[in-house]
Amino acid sequence: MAENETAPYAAPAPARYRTVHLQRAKDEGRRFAMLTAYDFQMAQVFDEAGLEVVLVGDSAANTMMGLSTTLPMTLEQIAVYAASVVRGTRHALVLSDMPFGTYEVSPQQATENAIRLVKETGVAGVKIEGGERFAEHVRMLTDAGVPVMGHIGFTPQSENVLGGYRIQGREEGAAERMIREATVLQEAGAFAVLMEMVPSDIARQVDEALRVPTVGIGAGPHTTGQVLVWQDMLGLRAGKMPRFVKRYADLRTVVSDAVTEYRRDVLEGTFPAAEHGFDS
Ligand SMILES: Nc1nc(=O)c2c([nH]1)NC[C@@H]1CN(c3ccc(C(=O)N[C@@H](CCC(=O)O)C(=O)O)cc3)CN21
Ligand SMILES: CC(C)C(=O)C(=O)O
Ligand SMILES: [Mg+2]
Repeated sequence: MAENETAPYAAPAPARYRTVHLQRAKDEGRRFAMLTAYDFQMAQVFDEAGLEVVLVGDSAANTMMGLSTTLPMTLEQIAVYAASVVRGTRHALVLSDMPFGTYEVSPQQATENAIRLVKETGVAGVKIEGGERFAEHVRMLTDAGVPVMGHIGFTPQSENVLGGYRIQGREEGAAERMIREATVLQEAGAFAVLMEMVPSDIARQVDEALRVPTVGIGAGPHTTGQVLVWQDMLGLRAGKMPRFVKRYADLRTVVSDAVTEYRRDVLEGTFPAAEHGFDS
């Protein structure tokens, strides 16, 4: 598609996406796309591709640090990733996850740490895992000037309570509970609510019940926005992928083949060639 030519479902890109643009998308029946990013250059690529929202996810614990859960990630660690991503973007809205242990204890703890993230990294808002039990946190954060995205359904920071990585909302009355959790977040000031591994029909009901936009991952096609972890959707991650992932590229093979070729050239002496060197 030619530059400046926009798809019929897209709105003209603003100088910099803000939460109001996501609200406008929902109000006008448009969708938006979000990916995680953790570093300067990937963020730059996503931004230049027109991605509306970049999330500095605590999934960095898995994808960048090789940890098996997100629980060990600290505020200082996510701040390094977040500052890098902000430096790589000009148009996207950049949000950061609040890591496990940086917000749960009190609205004050949440607000102090979120303000640190905003001041030290330049992110435009934060995401916290949990529903109505964090309503007061969301209220204080929003009042302090930090936009909050809620996150319900499967919340990986609570995996030890939830009993593993699994779909949420299969129990009796789950739809009503999910709608209540999301509505309480909205009324507390959340600008959006993310749903992870929620049955599609429940996610649709939640999106319809809310005024604010929803974002899905493993939540079906009826949310306002969609998010994936970039290493999953670009095929960099090894091993079995969650059901909700669609692979748009095979970067693992692309990189592996290039490194194999580079190594062979070096070992055979065909790289570096004359043109890669300098004359005296
Ligand atoms: N690389 C990566 N991708 C993610 O999507 C992701 C992270 N890391 N880290 C943080 C959370 C954890 N998430 C995950 C991780 C694994 C499953 C998973 O294994 N799902 C299986 C089982 C589902 C079930 O049994 O109900 C699936 O097939 O979807 C789901 C969500 C999503 N987030
Ligand atoms: C999977 C998304 C929603 C997330 O929270 C993360 O990447 O940490
Ligand atoms: Mg996360």
